[in-house]
Amino acid sequence: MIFIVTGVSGSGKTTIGTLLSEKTHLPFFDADDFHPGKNVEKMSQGIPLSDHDRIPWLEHLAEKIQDWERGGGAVLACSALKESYRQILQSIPEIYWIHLQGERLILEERLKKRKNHYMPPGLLDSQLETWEQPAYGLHLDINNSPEEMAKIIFDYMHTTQAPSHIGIIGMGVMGKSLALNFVEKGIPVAVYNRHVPGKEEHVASDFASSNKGFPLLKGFDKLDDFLADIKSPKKILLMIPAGKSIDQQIDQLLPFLKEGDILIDGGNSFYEDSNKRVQELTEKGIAFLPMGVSGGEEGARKGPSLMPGGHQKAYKMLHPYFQKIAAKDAQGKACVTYVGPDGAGHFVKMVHNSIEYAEMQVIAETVHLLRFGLKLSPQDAAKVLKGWLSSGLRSFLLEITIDILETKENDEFLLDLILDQAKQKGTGTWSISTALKFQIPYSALFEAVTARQLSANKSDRTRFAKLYNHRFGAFAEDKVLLLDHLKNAYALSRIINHETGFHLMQEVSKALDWELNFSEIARVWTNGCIIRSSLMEELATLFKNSPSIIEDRAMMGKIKEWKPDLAYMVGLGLQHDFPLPSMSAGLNYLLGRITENSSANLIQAQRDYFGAHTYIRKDDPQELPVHTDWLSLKNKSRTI
Ligand SMILES: NC(=O)C1=CN([C@@H]2O[C@H](COP(=O)(O)OP(=O)(O)OC[C@H]3O[C@@H](n4cnc5c(N)ncnc54)[C@H](OP(=O)(O)O)[C@@H]3O)[C@@H](O)[C@H]2O)C=CC1
Ligand SMILES: O=C(CO)[C@H](O)[C@H](O)COP(=O)(O)O
Repeated sequence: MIFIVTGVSGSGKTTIGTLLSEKTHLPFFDADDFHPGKNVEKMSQGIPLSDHDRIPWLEHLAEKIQDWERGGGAVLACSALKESYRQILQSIPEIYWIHLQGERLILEERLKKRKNHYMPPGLLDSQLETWEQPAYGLHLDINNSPEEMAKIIFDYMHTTQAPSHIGIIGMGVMGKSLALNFVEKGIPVAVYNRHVPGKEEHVASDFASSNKGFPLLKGFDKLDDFLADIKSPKKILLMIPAGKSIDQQIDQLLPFLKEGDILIDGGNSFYEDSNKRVQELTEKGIAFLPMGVSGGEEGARKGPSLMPGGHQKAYKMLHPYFQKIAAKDAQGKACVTYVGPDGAGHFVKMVHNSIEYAEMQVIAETVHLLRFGLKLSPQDAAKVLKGWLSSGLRSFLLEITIDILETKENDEFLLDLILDQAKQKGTGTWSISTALKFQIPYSALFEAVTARQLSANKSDRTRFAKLYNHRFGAFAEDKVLLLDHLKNAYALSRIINHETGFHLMQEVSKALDWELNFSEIARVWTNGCIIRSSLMEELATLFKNSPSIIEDRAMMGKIKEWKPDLAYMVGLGLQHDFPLPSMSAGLNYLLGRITENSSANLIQAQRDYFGAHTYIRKDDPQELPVHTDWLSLKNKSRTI
């Protein structure tokens, strides 16, 4: 969206332009700042500029306008006195022309008060003579106050039906926050929510009316009005639950869409569903972008991590918008990258969530050990975690855990008032089924999902706890030493969780030919998302040089150093009746990955014994499957 505020010197272009820029959150530019030196010199000497002077400057501005439009828009203050000048500036189809007009006397008074400006008041007459009254745009009397003029401009925009650049369907937690994020970055957005009589009525229009401070936001209660407001090619972001609702919503939209329109599914859809949708919609000429979005409500509002995949050409069109709303990494680069074809964006988000599950579970196990093994109060446990935060273990999930441990309600810790039944929406389970499908070990992350399932049956747990007289045992060991072991155990569990998730992505990427870029994936996860951490920052660099976490030299050093701590804490915790599903599974996974001579030879022998499933001999260079008649060989062995 481009606004050009025109008018002669002293009409208040900068004041109105700056105010518009503040209200729309679009950047402000003053055309005078783009004059070449020779023009500035002429004007300072009181010599009026000729068309010969102005045309290259206007042509340069016209190119800039195209760049700004691609980047989401801008407000430009430019005298644009003649129609021919304005025609040069009209380098894109839609421009909001705001023409400021006032009496000569007022203009002269204003110019006299100006300091540090190279335009002497004597040039006013020449400007007024040159001014050609445009027959379009909004003409504003400069006698109005700037605030009044801004209001008139926004009313005008709504009545002239300025098209929105993006449409968002689903005004739940994420849809609302993303909509405000877009408009705050100067991108006009139309929002829509389904109508459920008596239950969900006027959700989108109420949301827009309750956010009057964002003039680029428009709410619609009818799907056709909403769609009519979005400029072509239409870019529509779905922020609704995964599954059937996505297919139903797409079916409702299809009759209104044209070839080249773009649909983005920003929810947590299963990537195999997204694979199919990309194919089906491509056949219909609609570009489909399955996009992982992470960061929760706050991330969506202030800067999420975005993982789009699917139609790459459509992604390129959306990149300037995504770049504006995404979180920024430590180098200031937006946390968004084109992940890969088909449902790759949703696949990567699914793995993100399974790492999220495991990270949450490991923290929960750690806090349990701190509180009931080491007998620390929630505040003291929080103090320990704060120390870890500042000594190399920074992570968003650890930060919020500290806040949770410090939160009281009427003298009671809120945490202790929360029922211990963890819910889940599906991404964890889908990760497990994917790992099983591709035969990739996923134990620590699998256990995080199982732990939530175990937690669900509170009544059984309560009964069985009584039957078994279960209680946590307190640790008798030295607290300082235990805290050291526990910190290292936690640090290693984190590494294992990430190794597991990235390993799955590496194997699936190979199998599906997706060519995922792991350094980029880690980079877009360094900010905005739930699993952002100092470790993720290390991984963004690590994957530039190492094929995997487990083979990286620096990581190997840490893994070797902290392995005894994890083994010690898991052993101690289990002996004292603490369930530690993710920590212990993580350790087992690690040991399984680094064991050369595993016990799997016995499994093969058993399979062959009872089912003639065959096995491969170590001493056969050709590795051919063989079967043994175990009983007859055993009987023969006896006689030897
Ligand atoms: N919350 C989070 O932290 C994150 C969520 N996500 C994902 O984003 C998506 C949206 O999540 P969130 O905003 O939290 O969910 P909410 O439950 O807050 O909102 C869901 C929205 O979808 C609408 N909706 C529900 N069913 C349908 C349907 N059948 N057809 C059309 N619209 C429907 C709801 O409308 P109504 O008000 O009428 O019910 C509501 O506007 C989900 O896929 C979620 O997994 C992704 C990242 C983080
Ligand atoms: O996608 C998210 C964050 O990135 C969701 O907030 C998170 O996955 C919640 O999932 P669940 O309800 O299964 O715990």
